[in-house]
Amino acid sequence: MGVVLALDQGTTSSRAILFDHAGSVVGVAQQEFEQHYPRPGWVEHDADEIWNSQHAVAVEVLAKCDCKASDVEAIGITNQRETTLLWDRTTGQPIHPAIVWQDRRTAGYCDSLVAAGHGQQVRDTTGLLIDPYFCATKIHWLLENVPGARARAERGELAFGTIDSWLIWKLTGGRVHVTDVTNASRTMLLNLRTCQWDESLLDLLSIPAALLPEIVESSEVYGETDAQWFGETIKIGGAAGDQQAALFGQNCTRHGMAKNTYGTGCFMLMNVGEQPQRSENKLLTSVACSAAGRREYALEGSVFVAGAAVQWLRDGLGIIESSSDVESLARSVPDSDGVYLVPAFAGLGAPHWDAYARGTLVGLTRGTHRGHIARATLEGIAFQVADVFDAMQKDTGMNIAELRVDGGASANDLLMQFQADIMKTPVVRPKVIETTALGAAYLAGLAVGFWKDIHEIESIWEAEKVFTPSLSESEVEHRRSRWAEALHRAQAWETEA
Ligand SMILES: Nc1ncnc2c1ncn2[C@@H]1O[C@H](COP(=O)(O)OP(=O)(O)O)[C@@H](O)[C@H]1O
Ligand SMILES: O=P(O)(O)OC[C@H](O)CO
Repeated sequence: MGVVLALDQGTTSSRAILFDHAGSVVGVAQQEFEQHYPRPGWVEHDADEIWNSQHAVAVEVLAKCDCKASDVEAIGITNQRETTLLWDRTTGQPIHPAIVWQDRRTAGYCDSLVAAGHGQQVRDTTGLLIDPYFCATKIHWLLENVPGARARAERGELAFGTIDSWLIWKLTGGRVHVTDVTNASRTMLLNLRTCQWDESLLDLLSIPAALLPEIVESSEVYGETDAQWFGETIKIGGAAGDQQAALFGQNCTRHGMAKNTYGTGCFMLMNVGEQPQRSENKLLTSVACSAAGRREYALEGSVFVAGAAVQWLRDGLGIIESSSDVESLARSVPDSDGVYLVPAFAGLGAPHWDAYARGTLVGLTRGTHRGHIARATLEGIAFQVADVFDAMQKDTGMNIAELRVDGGASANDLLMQFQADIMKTPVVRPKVIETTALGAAYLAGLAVGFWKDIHEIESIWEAEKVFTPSLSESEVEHRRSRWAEALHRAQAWETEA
């Protein structure tokens, strides 16, 4: 049996999924791992725990499906992006826990870079905003704060990697140190046009080039796994950041096609073709996956809190038992009765970028009950996504014909219908919503000829359900203007981020 093994290394869990030639899921194994919060605003992962859990689920899924290593045509890797690790090239030991993308410890350093006037240079070169979100200032922090790290880095003894690099390094027994170009485009060190490390940014941040991995394409064979991991060797044929992998897995391979992933947060990406379109509306520009031998770019809007707001209803308020209960509770009322929830629990991401905003619940009356709050929570997710969607249409001057959706909360029909209503655009949910892993599988499978070309995989994608807009124009306008008002109340609430 020929299969492709996708390793999906996410922020809270490691998953391994086997796909067959029809793009169907053959088996899944998943392990959660620990989140470390050593100080307010800091988030760390144990890199060895990431590797051990990822290796364990890969072994588990193969055993579950009765597959041998020789049945696996290739491994494709997809990962939480921006999470930053330095390790010793000789011993393979990390010199510090991985600093996770959500970590805000470099906010002060970022402010000083902005104050010194480097914002435009960073924007023009990398397509990103100066923010602790990206790797560059995290590397700088590690070099400044781990004793001896800078000298060791300058002597070429240390390696930097995002989680794709770390997994490839481990899988190949320390023989291959690479990163794929989509992950590289989230470091704030990549020149978007040349797709090479940018020397002027390395100088600006005092980062020695000797640390950096070689940049490779998302779909090519990087090496083989060490035989100790699966009994026999397996080719590693692809890697991509999870949001770019999802864009690819949704077959958004043509200019103007967009997807939104509803997980803990929301990430909307649009394929903008072969030019790195610059945003005038505070979106980010990154490299998209391409298996067609040309460079392609994506515009991205990241919303920090989406499904996490539903978890707050469950864990913080205790008004639902599991996340999926939110839909029936929200359906217990005909509308939110004027209640709006702005889930700015961690500030606001795109397109507002307000670190000082906080969660806000407005429009409460004596008649408000938990059904209205549940409904307002789902609507708050959809309104945030609609703001990003508008920014994307403004930036590109294009009408996005439909929004393809995936991720845990895309299972919620009420949310998807409201999303379509409020954006006045169809929302399309595919049959396979494991699109992140599927994208990684496609990239690896294409590299080894398991799938012939991009046209072959295009024929695999199938819609499961289309949500068609049905709210009247005037109602949409009314609701969006009330949302804008609620948003305004949530903004600039705190004085310290
Ligand atoms: N039926 C549902 N309605 C709304 N939210 C949901 C539903 N099912 C899951 N979620 C939310 O989706 C998120 C999990 O989705 P997932 O794609 O696994 O996220 P991640 O990859 O970020 O961990 C959780 O935040 C959860 O609250
Ligand atoms: O691991 P996820 O699915 O939460 O995605 C994290 C993103 O890649 C962060 O940019």
